[in-house]
Amino acid sequence: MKPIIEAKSLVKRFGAVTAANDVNVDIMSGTISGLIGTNGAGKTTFINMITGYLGPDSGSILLEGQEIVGLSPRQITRRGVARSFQIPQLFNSLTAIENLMFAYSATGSVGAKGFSILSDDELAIHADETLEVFGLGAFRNSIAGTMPEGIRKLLDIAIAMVGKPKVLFLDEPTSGVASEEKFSVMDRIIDATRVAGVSVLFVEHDMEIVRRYSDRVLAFFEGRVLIDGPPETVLSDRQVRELIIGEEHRVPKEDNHA
Ligand SMILES: Nc1ncnc2c1ncn2[C@@H]1O[C@H](COP(=O)(O)OP(=O)(O)OP(=O)(O)O)[C@@H](O)[C@H]1O
Repeated sequence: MKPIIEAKSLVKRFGAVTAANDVNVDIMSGTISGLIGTNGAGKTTFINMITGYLGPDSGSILLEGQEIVGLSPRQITRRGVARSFQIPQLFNSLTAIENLMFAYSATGSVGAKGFSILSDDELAIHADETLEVFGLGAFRNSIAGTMPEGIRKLLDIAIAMVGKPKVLFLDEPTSGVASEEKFSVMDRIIDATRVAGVSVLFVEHDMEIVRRYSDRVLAFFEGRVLIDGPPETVLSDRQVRELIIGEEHRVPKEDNHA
């Protein structure tokens, strides 16, 4: 399996705070990685550096072997890196299909004057296909601002997929989603991205979600990668439990039947 992203020796300081302190991470092609860490551990800074929103002070980021440090977010998006934010970035007064049609018109083929060369009918065909992939057909004509949060998250991620990315970064895909909906929302996201062969890295504080959907988990603490490995290894690691999950590591007391 080849790495799609290779982040090497990334350092980022904000004044006295070191938000990335020699971060080395490979993201393997076609895998789902969960990124965990306490508040301020450097998760968003890491994603911001890979997506071009922040430049590292030093270090290198390779996308399929090509350096992307110094490129703008737009250039990095064009090379196949997409992201969704914790708060969905939707046009709240437009319907689900209109939001997707707009995304297709902005991302798809454009003519000499920079406008979409697809007709409204063609845009609607693409948008309807994407709604189906994400199980959003029933919300086709719903106004985005009135939809439940789980549906808004799905629509936002569906829009991030419009440009056919190779890697997708998701910031807390289940935050704000009702607990009874969180698994169905994640099932949809993971099914859609696996079918498309997209590598995913998602930031998540819900350890049930992390355990269930990650092929591999990265644990950040104070700007460093504390541990990186399979979910069962990382989530049962003593330091991860103490420092990140917030449970004290208790050695079970021996039963004394005497
Ligand atoms: N633009 C900035 N200016 C100054 N300090 C910043 C900036 N961005 C991040 N930081 C600091 O860098 C550290 C890492 O922040 P970051 O947002 O990457 O953490 P995080 O793991 O994403 O946290 P959270 O889970 O709360 O989103 C924090 O101490 C934060 O205050």
